[in-house]
Amino acid sequence: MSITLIFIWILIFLFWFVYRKYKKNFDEFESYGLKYMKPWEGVGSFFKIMLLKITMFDAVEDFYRKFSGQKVAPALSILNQRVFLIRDPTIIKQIAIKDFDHFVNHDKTVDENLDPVIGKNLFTLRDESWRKMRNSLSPIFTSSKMKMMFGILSETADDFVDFCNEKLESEGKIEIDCKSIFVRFAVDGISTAVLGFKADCLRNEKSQVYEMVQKIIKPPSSGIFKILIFVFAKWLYKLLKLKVLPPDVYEFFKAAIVNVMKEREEKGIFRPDVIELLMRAKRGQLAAADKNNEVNEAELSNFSANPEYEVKSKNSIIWTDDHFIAQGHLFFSAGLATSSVVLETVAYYLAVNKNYQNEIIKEVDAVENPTYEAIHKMKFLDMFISEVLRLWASPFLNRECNKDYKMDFGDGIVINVKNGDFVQFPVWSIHHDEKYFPNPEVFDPYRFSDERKGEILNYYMPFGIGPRICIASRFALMEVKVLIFKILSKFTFEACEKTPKKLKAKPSLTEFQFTEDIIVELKPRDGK
Ligand code: HEM
Repeated sequence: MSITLIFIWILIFLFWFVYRKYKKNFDEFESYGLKYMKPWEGVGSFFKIMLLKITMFDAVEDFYRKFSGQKVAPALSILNQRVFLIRDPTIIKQIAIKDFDHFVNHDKTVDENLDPVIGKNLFTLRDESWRKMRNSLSPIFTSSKMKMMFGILSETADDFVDFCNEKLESEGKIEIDCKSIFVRFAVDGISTAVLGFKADCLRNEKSQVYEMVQKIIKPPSSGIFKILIFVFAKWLYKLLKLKVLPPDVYEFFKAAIVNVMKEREEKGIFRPDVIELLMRAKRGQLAAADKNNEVNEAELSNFSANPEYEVKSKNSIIWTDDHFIAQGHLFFSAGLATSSVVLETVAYYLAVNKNYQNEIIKEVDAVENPTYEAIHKMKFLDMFISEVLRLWASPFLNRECNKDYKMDFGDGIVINVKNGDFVQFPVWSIHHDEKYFPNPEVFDPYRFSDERKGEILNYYMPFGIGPRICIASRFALMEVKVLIFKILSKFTFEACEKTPKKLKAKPSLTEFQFTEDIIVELKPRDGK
């Protein structure tokens, strides 16, 4: 037999062996009587995303619409990974909340063995390690701690208003590129609240914090390449000893958190920020309740803020420097782009909806003393932000099954979800589905009015769902509300020639972007 023939036989055998593995899954999906997505269909979308032809929103929406008759749409990736797109909000709730013990983890991104820092952050941590960390960090984000941090965020918002006044004086008008200016505000906000120092990025784009942040939110193409190697060839990632976090970013967070903690401990310095709370967490002295700062949440309008889930863990965490660096880095990577995009879109919808803006201004003017409570009692502001979060939520959320699970539709179909399978929740598509939100493309904050909001909580998940929900939703909402309050106390948002007529997401491999920059004008209010 010639070498060529042997080679052909080996190839045929390999092909048959691999095909059998795929076929087993096809047969199983068919046995449920469900249509499913074949691996090559997924490859098509993957390449379109990589070639910047479509956005992740488009890809998930196509998948969602294609299987409109089904509660669950199974799919098989090119690597034979089983994925279940859960189209039905009731099943999503069942999986993410009631049966959470089977779906504790986000998908396999970076684990602790591959990258000791990124692998230790709350988002990537898994199983018991995640429980311990979530348990430790949750008290940082309760409303009493938010109230403690309100003062420093409020000062950052005042500084933003001063900056606008300076711009008005020097340039005669305030035309803002919302993306750039709100990213800088969010960096200032997070660095004051988390790291305890003023980064002053509004005025100084060369600030060290801003430079670090650019590396975090806009990873260079080498970073994207590393992530691809990680996803498709972990062995190569290990062999090349790659690290997701660049060394200078690591050193920056080490100096800003670990060294600062040591200094504060030695000198007995107190500042009402996250570093202080992390120090208390390390000492095991971080109580969820805080007698001096109690807040009656029931009196506040905070529709999107997460409910608190009790996450139990057997042991408490033994903190290392890398644990602190990982969380510090995560607060920036998870918190900046998200809250700045919300601010950007809030500014846009205010500028193009003057009637709604006037309603919020009436609420602003009725507040005599802008405390944490007063700002969180502004009902219409809360409804307005909730609607922005509905329209621009993330395309989907992921969970990985960590314990075999029987997904029961209640109509005779029971799907076997196996350890290692993924489930996906198509948040954006549900938020834009006529079935759950009538006239979904219409910007209508009144969906969230007391009379109408009844059912919405069942379909609405801008901050995720279940115990793995965004830990910092209260922080993010406070940041957005306090800035909008301060701006509207002095200025109005006005659409100008450069303001886009419609918002559309732009295909991108890194940060979220709109096809057109959102430019609006801030005009001083009469007599303010
Ligand atoms: C409006 C702004 C924000 C939005 C829309 C948002 C949204 C989300 C979503 C959708 C998730 C995944 C939840 C899930 O899987 O169910 C998440 C997780 C997370 N977010 Fe946010 N987020 C925002 C701001 C922030 C900020 C400011 C921080 C930190 C300061 C933060 C820290 C985190 C962390 C640590 C997780 C991981 C939680 C875990 O796995 O236990 N987020 N966020």
